[in-house]
Amino acid sequence: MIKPLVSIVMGSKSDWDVMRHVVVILDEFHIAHEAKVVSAHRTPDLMFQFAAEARARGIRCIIAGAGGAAHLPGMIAAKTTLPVLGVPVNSKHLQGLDSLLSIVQMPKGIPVATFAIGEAGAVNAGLFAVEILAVYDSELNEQLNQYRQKQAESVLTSELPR
Ligand SMILES: Nc1c(C(=O)O)ncn1[C@@H]1O[C@H](COP(=O)(O)O)[C@@H](O)[C@H]1O
Repeated sequence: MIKPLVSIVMGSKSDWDVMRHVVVILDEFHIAHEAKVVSAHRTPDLMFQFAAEARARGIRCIIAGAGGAAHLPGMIAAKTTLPVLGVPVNSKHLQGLDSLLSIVQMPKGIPVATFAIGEAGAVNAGLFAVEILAVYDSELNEQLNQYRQKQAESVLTSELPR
């Protein structure tokens, strides 16, 4: 089996509807990845073990999505020096503002790169992971340039309804 380079974790299965957008991006760039549910407060021992062992398993960066009191990305970041990319998942009562603030407001010393709430954040976290991997990979960088080119073309050829 191919070893995953990017690990996608989420606090609950209910986050999948947002986090599946990360998978779409990584598939598009043919990046080996894994996706699993790990929770800082529901499965703290598993979360510790996962974060502590990720680097030795060959993981290059971790994308962590969570909603509400979203301490998962910060807690994972506390146990690894791999880059942690946090995706705030939309929450039932505060529309993800609670998730965003929980992830973005890390006190100094342990960084978490924080993305937008919901699908856009998941897509951008996936693209950012590709960018991390492309720093020393010119072929992957070329794929990123093509992705942007396609995006620009779809804007330039878009027609508004009359
Ligand atoms: N924020 C966290 C963490 C964590 O930070 O460890 N674990 C679960 N959750 C979040 O709880 C929300 C509701 O979960 P359920 O739908 O399972 O009740 C999810 O958005 C999840 O990310």
